Amino acid sequence: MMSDRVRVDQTEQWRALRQHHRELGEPPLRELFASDPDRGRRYALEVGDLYIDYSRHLITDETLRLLHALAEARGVAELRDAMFRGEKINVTEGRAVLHLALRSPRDTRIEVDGENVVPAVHAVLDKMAAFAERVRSGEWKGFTGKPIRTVVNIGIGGSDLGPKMAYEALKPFTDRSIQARFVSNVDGADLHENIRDLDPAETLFIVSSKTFTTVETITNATSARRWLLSELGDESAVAHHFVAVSTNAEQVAKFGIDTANMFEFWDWVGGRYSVDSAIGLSLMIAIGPERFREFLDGFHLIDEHFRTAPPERNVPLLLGLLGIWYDDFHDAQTHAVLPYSHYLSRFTDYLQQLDMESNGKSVTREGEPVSWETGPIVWGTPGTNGQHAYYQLLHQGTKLVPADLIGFARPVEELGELADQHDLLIANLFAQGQALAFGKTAEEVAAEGIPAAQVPHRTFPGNRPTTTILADSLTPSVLGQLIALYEQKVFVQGAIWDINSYDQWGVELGKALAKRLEPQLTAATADTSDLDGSTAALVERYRALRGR
Ligand SMILES: O=P(O)(O)OC[C@H]1O[C@H](O)[C@H](O)[C@@H](O)[C@@H]1O
Repeated sequence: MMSDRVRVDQTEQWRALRQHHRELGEPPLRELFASDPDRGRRYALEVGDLYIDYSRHLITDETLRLLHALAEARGVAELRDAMFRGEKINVTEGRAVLHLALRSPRDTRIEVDGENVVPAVHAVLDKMAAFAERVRSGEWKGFTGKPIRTVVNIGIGGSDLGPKMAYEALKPFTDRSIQARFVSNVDGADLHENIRDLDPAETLFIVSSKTFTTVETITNATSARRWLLSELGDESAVAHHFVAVSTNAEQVAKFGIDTANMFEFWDWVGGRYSVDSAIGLSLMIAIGPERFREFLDGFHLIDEHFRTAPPERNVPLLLGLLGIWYDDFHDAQTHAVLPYSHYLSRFTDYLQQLDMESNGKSVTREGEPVSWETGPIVWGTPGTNGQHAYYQLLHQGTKLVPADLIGFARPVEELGELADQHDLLIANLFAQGQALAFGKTAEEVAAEGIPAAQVPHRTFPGNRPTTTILADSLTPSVLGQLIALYEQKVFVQGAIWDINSYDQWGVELGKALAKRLEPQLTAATADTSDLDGSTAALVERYRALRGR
């Protein structure tokens, strides 16, 4: 599948990048811009509604040439094509990776084991649309005959973060008469705070779980059902107030949800890639089927771009390569995503799972330890808030933190007069990119009459790389484009690092240990002699605090 099996850090392309990094160091962005006045326009790309400025990176044409040579040598395009063909590139689980089929037009053909999966995708989308319309119109009634006013999605990880993020992002497109809420944490406080003011007769629970075995989700769903029954008092109420989204019909039935009210997806959709599957049902109810289709079309636009655009204009490829440049050659440990949009307040949380669960790996696809850096720590919160908190470190700290700055030209219409604040928001976005890149020299500081003793403290070294992503407005399609851009970026990086981006075995150990520990917390007599000293002491302290 890959063009060669040589370890990536042993390839001539990797060595050439090392050498290039040694020679280039951290080229001063001030000089790069001075010597190429056109750089700001030359190092910019457009795809769909997105304008991507990558001119403020510590790169030259030669850097890009070498990075693209690495991608070519590692067979990124071949692996991409294998993914699009439905081959089982998730090698450790023997699965295809086909979230891209979820957003394919009706007439596409994508086969898994000789079967075209696109008709099934559209059958589920149609079923979701019919259901969403019934809920939105009030035709779907609760047990006592009232229409639904609140939809509560119960899920965690990929069955929570996507719809929660997208619901926040697309709030202006939602039917404000129906609210969506999201419950994920096994801490009972999450469910409590989300249902305490609700009328069960007007509440619909969507139990979302790919496996339908995730302990948090099943626990919360069981508690939600108990609450509903204690209020409505009749077992037959459940069918009016609970639907499921899952790949596991058997477990759904076992839980007591009629599989007629189940919305299906498939094992070739990873949890963190599932917001555009039936996992998006709460979002579809909120924004309506047409807007949801626009959302999917946004993803599809990027998929097609990724599949067909030449390397030098291929945005996900470029973003993936830039990440590798910092991660592996500049020793950057983290990557900040800083959206200048309050509606994207959950976007970085979402990307944390997408990126860190995909590429937080340290063995290759063949199971050999890597000797290069893989996925970065992804973090960030919306601007301008972060500016008054941690940007200090971005500007003057000792760490290199490459960042994405994301903004939209047009404020949402319903802001009315508040839209006047938008220029100030965007001025901040642009200013931060400027300050991070070009800094402020000691001479410039001194020239302002700053006392000499303060000059070093008030100097900004600059040369902190950023990508700026600008779009007209945050529509469903634009959100889909943004998500797909990061999905495919993550793919590119996984392909180059030679890791499997589509499994997540690293989450299993903690789950298994928690299952074993729970009974030891409750029974004072439970034997703790099998535990390590630290855990045993914590368990004892906990029991004492709980009077057990
Ligand atoms: O959808 P579920 O099967 O309930 O899984 C929910 C989440 O939990 C797992 O532990 C994985 O780490 C995630 O990738 C997944 O999205």
